[in-house]
Amino acid sequence: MTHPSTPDQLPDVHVQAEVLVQALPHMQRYDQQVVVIKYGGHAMGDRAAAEDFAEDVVLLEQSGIKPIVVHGGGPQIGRMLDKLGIKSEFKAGLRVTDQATVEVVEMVLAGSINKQIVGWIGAEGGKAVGLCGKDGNMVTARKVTRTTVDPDSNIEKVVDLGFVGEPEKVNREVLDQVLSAELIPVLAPVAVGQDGQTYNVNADTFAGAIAGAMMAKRLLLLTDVPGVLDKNKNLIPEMTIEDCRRLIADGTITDGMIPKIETCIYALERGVEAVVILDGKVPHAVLLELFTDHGAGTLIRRG
Ligand SMILES: Nc1ncnc2c1ncn2[C@@H]1O[C@H](COP(=O)(O)OP(=O)(O)O)[C@@H](O)[C@H]1O
Ligand SMILES: CC(=O)N[C@@H](CCC(=O)OP(=O)(O)O)C(=O)O
Repeated sequence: MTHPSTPDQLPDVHVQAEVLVQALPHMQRYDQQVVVIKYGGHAMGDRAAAEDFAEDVVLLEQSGIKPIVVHGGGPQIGRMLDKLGIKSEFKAGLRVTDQATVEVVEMVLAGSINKQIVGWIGAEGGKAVGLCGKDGNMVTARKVTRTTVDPDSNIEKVVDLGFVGEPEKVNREVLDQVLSAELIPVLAPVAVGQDGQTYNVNADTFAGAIAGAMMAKRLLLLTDVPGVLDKNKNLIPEMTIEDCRRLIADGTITDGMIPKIETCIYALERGVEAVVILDGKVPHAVLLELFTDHGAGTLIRRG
């Protein structure tokens, strides 16, 4: 399969009989395979877009695929912190998270957004179970440590991000049980430390850890850009791990795309067959990616 599409080349897909006929050979390729879909906060559009997304997830499950949804909610957390008058800042792409912030993060991610997505899937006829990494000790985390080097003195300084965690261990038993009961797991990127502390985990990183532990066939990262763009802002349809490292080093890939690409490398090195970064605002982005010859976004493979 080639992966050459730009969004304007993509067909207008509605879930209709002829689309399903076209999709059949692709469905067989993914039969009984785990596909992890990261639904980013920026990709979550209006109610109609959410319905399209939920419809796609239900169709995957009904066609024999085992979808796992990991959602973000960065913009939604930001809005709630603003409402509550809590100041928030990002360092190295991660939200500095004190005790008050971690409580809001958990409330927004594991509370509102998680249950909203479960509700959307339910409304499309699917059966979803909303969990976070704390449930059943599914994802344990350790505190993230980051350092910066002072350019004048060349002295390394530790950046304290508070309760920001990185996945330490994924207990896949919990997910296996949910999947074998033919339920769709919807996961919020909140994890638990050895001491019971709640940790805020970047949703891309969380999705990569889940995809790696589940040896997923595909990890789809749904965001608000068509995929990885080159210096001229053209979509790069396919990349290898080596290309990823080169484009970070030469400054083509920056900001929020860096944790995404690091997630891709992590997941590919743990056995995930391919990762796709794509625009979640395109109607039926997930179906277009998995069930058509055109593909969408940037497909990343080991080499
Ligand atoms: N080479 C690149 N190609 C595409 N996007 C890039 C690139 N470099 C940096 N970005 C930025 O990364 C952003 C996506 O990351 P982020 O905002 O964290 O997404 P999300 O909220 O979906 O996780 C894009 O909106 C874009 O501003
Ligand atoms: C540590 C850290 O930064 N956590 C993120 C978790 C949510 C997230 O990653 O959501 P998106 O995918 O929508 O960006 C945050 O607090 O915003």
